[in-house]
Amino acid sequence: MSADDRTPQRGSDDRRDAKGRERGGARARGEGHRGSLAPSERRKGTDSARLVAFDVLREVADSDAYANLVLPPMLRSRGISGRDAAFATELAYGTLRLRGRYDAIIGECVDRPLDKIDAPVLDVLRLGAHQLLGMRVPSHAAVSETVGLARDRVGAGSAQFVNAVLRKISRTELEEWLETVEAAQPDEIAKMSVVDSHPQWITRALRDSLVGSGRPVDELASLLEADNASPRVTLVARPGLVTQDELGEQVESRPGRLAPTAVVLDGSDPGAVPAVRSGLAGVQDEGSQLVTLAFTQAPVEGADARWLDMCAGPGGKAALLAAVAGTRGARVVANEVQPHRADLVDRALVAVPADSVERVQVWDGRDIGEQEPGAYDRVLVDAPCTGLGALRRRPESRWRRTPADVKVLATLQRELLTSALHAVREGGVVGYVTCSPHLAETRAVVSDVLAALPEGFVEMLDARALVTEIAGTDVPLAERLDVQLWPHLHGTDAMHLTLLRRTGA
Ligand SMILES: C[S@@+](CC[C@H](N)C(=O)[O-])C[C@H]1O[C@@H](n2cnc3c(N)ncnc32)[C@H](O)[C@@H]1O
Repeated sequence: MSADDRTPQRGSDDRRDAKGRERGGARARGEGHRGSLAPSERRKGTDSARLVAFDVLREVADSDAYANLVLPPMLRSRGISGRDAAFATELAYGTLRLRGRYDAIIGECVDRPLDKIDAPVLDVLRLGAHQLLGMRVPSHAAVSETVGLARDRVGAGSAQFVNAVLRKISRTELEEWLETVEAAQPDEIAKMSVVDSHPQWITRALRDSLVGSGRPVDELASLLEADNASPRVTLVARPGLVTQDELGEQVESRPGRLAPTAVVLDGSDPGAVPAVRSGLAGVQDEGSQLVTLAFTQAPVEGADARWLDMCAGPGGKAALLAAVAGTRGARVVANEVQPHRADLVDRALVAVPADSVERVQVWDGRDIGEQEPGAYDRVLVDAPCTGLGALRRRPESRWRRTPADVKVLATLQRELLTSALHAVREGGVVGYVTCSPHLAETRAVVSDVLAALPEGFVEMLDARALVTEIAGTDVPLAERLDVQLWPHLHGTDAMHLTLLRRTGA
């Protein structure tokens, strides 16, 4: 029997036994407790990694928490590290991402609607389903450990129910389950949504965006799959502060494929990289780096000294902008409407040259066009958006977002872009960026804003040519002036970039 046959594919290590259980850890910490079970049924405490994953799911459900914000401190405070931390992370994030798929499968195994199952019990079932169908934890370990988790966290009565459902799930392979739940759906979008675990409205929106940006519709399945894979952590080597090569030497990594500033980690902890700790580098998606660099290279007419980052929090792009500005004698005003996010911008700017930052300010970006008309040579609008282009990074967000969000955000986006086009001077450039490919947040915003402005006020620049030039390679992009990146195609978040030059007074 190979190691892979015996142990979970991911998250296993020499402290996990043949059942995929942690050896001794939970017991040593006194977690878990015995109930009034027969000695043969008594367990010795639930695996701490599974407890963490369950607690993260509950925080996400009960407190609207973000999994990527609650998990790391929970791991730290419980002293879980290394492969146990990796196991807990994959279990929590994978379960959250694939919730739609697992709910459909669980639905086939129970005799009541899922909303009649207590929410914590349903979360236990989802965790069990992910171990069985998504992590290759051996069935007996996945079932017995998850039943133990149920006993610890939701009570012995529910544990029996969990046991029965998980045993049912474990008798069938994933492929067969997917055929079953797919067959129960009425149309193609519903089928793809259940198999690749997206809400139907998002699947539909992604299909429309793909087709709208010149990609074939049959790429949709690959895009949905890419949303379900954990992305590698990418660092940005901030120009003038550290080079891509210098950063690469500090950590097991490879250079990014598209942005000359990007370094892709092999799995190491970014917090342990010296340049990240000192602020010379940061964690940033490669697509974010690419669109920010393209914005800084867009040709302005005349002076190029004063740049505005209108929506700067938490400061990833502001730090990259300020680093580039430092190499060109320009200065950045970093604006953010939320004071606590402006504090994060301050922190992100810790290592950039002091004279490349004019100030960090807390203003509503919608007012800047009127308050400071024509005051900037470049304005970046990295607009608040649904984040549908970064679903792989935010495991729970697809279940939280609603179509109503799109409407509200698109109105705000139009107002921010309009303000930016008034804040930039004639001959200056505005970059409109979203980490959503939704057409209502990208092209529709730009066309509505342009339609409301006097003719000749703005011209669209060739963002595609700039992105291709910066990447130094043929980037697959639609033959359009704006740019839409895709996780399945470029390995980046689905960032959108439109570049506009103000041509009218
Ligand atoms: C997509 S995030 C920006 C990310 C940031 N540029 C970075 O790279 O780290 C959008 C930001 O816009 C801010 N925001 C929302 N409404 C705003 C407004 N009316 N004026 C200025 N900022 C706003 C949000 O608080 C959020 O921090």
